Amino acid sequence: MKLVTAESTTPAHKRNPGYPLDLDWVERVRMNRSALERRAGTIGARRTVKKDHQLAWLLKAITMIDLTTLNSDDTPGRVERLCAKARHPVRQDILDQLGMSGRRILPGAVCVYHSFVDTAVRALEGTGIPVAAVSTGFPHGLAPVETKIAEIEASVKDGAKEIDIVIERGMVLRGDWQALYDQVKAFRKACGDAHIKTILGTGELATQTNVAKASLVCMLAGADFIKTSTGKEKVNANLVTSLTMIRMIRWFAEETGIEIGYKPAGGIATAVDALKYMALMKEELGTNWLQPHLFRFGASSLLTDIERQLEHGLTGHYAADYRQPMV
Ligand SMILES: O=C[C@H](O)COP(=O)(O)O
Repeated sequence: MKLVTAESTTPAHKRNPGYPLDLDWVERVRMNRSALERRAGTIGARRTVKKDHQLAWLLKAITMIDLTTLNSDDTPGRVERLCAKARHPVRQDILDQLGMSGRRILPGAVCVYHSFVDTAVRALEGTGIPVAAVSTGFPHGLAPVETKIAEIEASVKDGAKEIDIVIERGMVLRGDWQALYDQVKAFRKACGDAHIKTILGTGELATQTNVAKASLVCMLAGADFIKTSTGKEKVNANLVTSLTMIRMIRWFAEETGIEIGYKPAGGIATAVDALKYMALMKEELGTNWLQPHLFRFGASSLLTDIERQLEHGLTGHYAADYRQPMV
């Protein structure tokens, strides 16, 4: 399996230019929750990833993690430790045993609050790992629009290459697609060359049809990625919602030829979970989407479990937790 690292990300990928808001298209969108649940229940039941390939898939998963710390007690020291982990996500002895010693395996990005963007940019200098900033009044998204735009601009100025904005869930619940479109379009403009991920807060959108419509409106407004959750909602990423969102990505690609990225986030903490999401992407969108410019996990603890599973796959036993410290 060809591993994609930060050195080779974002190949000749056509960025979403944004499209006019097509309300007829939005109105046509319908999702059937029970059909989605039935389909989601089949993921992982069949062996999409053969046992022999699992370690390669787990290494690949690492290249698609947005290594995240989003705690109210974050400090520059914690962010620096996270960045040190990002520089060396897998212990050297594990890489050696996997025959991967010469390869650079790095996470997709390091994701932090705005206050820590400059710290992370400095700590990651020379690695090519981008810094992602959560923005626009994360996690609720309820600040005045001018404040949100200023926050995006400040993070871009400090060196963030990716901006994870949150949408106002109320716009979706009211069906005010025009307001949602206008706001996301303004955010995209403020991002400039930085890529924009739009967090829907899916656990608060009431129906799968709402999730699907919100996904479409964000993509029409110019989103580079659609992302499920902030990690702070009661219900975060899951396979049913993922199915809804990636089917909208597929539909959008069929209509426009533009490939939008997908980022499930919140509560994805085990290698088994990661493999299920990767299987879902492969089965619904194809292996092309399993690259860091089209797929990310938003996760704070996933890497720890992946490292444990890599070691277990090699040695048959688990390492003590202290051998894989995070931050
Ligand atoms: O966007 C990332 C999430 O906030 C991470 O959530 P987590 O801490 O449940 O992995």
